[in-house]
Amino acid sequence: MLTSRNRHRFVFSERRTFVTLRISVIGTGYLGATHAACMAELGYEVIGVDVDKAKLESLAAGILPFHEPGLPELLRKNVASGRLRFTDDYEDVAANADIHFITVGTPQRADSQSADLSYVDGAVDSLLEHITGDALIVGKSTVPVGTARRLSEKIAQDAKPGSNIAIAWNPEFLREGFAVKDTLRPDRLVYGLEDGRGLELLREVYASVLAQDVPEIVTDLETAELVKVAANAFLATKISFINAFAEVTETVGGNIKTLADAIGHDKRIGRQFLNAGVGFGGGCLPKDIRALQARVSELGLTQTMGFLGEVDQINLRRRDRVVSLASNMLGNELAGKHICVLGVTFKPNSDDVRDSPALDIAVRLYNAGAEVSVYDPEGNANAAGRFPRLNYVDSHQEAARNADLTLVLTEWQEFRDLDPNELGEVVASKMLIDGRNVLDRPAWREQGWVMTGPGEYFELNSNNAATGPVPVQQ
Ligand SMILES: NC(=O)C1=CN([C@@H]2O[C@H](COP(=O)(O)OP(=O)(O)OC[C@H]3O[C@@H](n4cnc5c(N)ncnc54)[C@H](O)[C@@H]3O)[C@@H](O)[C@H]2O)C=CC1
Ligand SMILES: O=C(O)[C@H]1O[C@H](OP(=O)(O)OP(=O)(O)OC[C@H]2O[C@@H](n3ccc(=O)[nH]c3=O)[C@H](O)[C@@H]2O)[C@H](O)[C@@H](O)[C@@H]1O
Repeated sequence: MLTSRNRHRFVFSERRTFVTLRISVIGTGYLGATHAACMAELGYEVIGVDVDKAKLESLAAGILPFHEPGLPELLRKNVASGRLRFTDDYEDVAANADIHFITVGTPQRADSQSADLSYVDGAVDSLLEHITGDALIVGKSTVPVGTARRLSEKIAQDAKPGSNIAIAWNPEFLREGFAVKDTLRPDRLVYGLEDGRGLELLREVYASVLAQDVPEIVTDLETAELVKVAANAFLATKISFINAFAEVTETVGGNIKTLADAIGHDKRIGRQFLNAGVGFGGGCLPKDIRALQARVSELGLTQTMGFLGEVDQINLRRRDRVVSLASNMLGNELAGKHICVLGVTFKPNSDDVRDSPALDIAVRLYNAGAEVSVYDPEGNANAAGRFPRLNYVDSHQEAARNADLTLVLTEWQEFRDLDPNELGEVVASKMLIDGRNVLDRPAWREQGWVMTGPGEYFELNSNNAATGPVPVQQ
């Protein structure tokens, strides 16, 4: 019988000999750990690869080093079954996997808006050093258009003699907080191919996903790369679009949620991603719209994506607005004031604080002299890792104790369920900014809270009324 070590594999030919697909997933962060566990769940032999030894040790012990609902169970189960293992040894990876998914980071470079592709290049270089037979490299990381074509040239130049390596791009659209569901039942699968090689293998990998009537889009490398950044740019634009209207209603009065509901009923527009708030953050939307502008400018189209600069600016102004509202509510003096910050992650159901509007606002209030107490159900440790000087506490009650002002900046269910009476008993002053528009304002105002949120006209003296915002009389 053939063992996984001694059988020779002809990945692209009809002489294929293997029984089970052997997959590596390179980069075991939010995307890669999810993809690796889900691939193992589909029944394949999977190797998770990283350069971070602490992360590898944790994953190998079945302990997920970040928060993602449903993923710990999948990780434990598949590690225990032996289908999923982890290593930093590329020789092992090249010898024991035929399909290599690249899921390393592509963060914004420190010196520009462009994506840092050094991790992608590093991973491909390491593979090329060791692959001696047939292999398929499948990019999943979000990259500037043209990257896959460049990598293909690198492969042609640097691959070992006798190897036969194809490249494909298979962008990922999962959302943090829904990563497992989005992987096992995505809205669509997109594969960009160079010359058709790899299509059969990708179809085999995703056979049980495709069986659920998931649309499959087979295209070229450039289109696949662009689909991903176009999707994120569209989502970011939708959020900034509603936040631009929030700026208008904050000035003239009006109700931003009603406006969003009303336009959202139009099926061509849709209600999703029209929630005004403190804006978008995270490891993807902000850096992806910047990298897209940078790449398109590099291609000579210096004006084409200019609107994304506006999208970015509108988004960043949401944070300014909360900081100035907070100052305004506290008598234009933040120094020495006690501010309770509820929520520090960029969105609920995640512990990710990358480019988090909530953390940014908390830090800016601290830098202006306020004492800031922070509570997040999952994000405290990551936030403290980036900015240790805030006062991180273990419950919303503790964060709110003696607070002069309370801010809800991430819409965790725990904060949606806050009781205005209970919170009113611990704070020093019943003042609140609902940065995500999730609290029932009339009910809170009835309990004596002075509060406001995105899209609301707010004047400190008039807003004490339980009737809500007072429109400006023109
Ligand atoms: N986080 C998300 O929800 C999604 C992320 N993406 C894209 O996926 C990519 C990865 O994102 P995240 O998982 O969030 O990043 P991450 O920063 O959580 O994980 C990246 C991992 O790659 C590892 N790594 C770096 N160089 C390596 C190398 N040479 N060999 C092996 N491992 C290496 C790092 O140590 C790290 O563990 C990015 O391009 C991102 O835009 C796409 C869709 C969803
Ligand atoms: O490329 C990626 O990494 C991923 O980026 C986003 O997913 P994610 O960053 O997990 O989070 P989203 O749910 O898109 O939220 C992004 C940000 O927008 C904010 N948002 C979202 C919706 C909305 O109506 N208003 C709003 O302010 C959220 O609070 C959050 O800060 C995309 O939704 C995924 O499809 C994509 O795969």
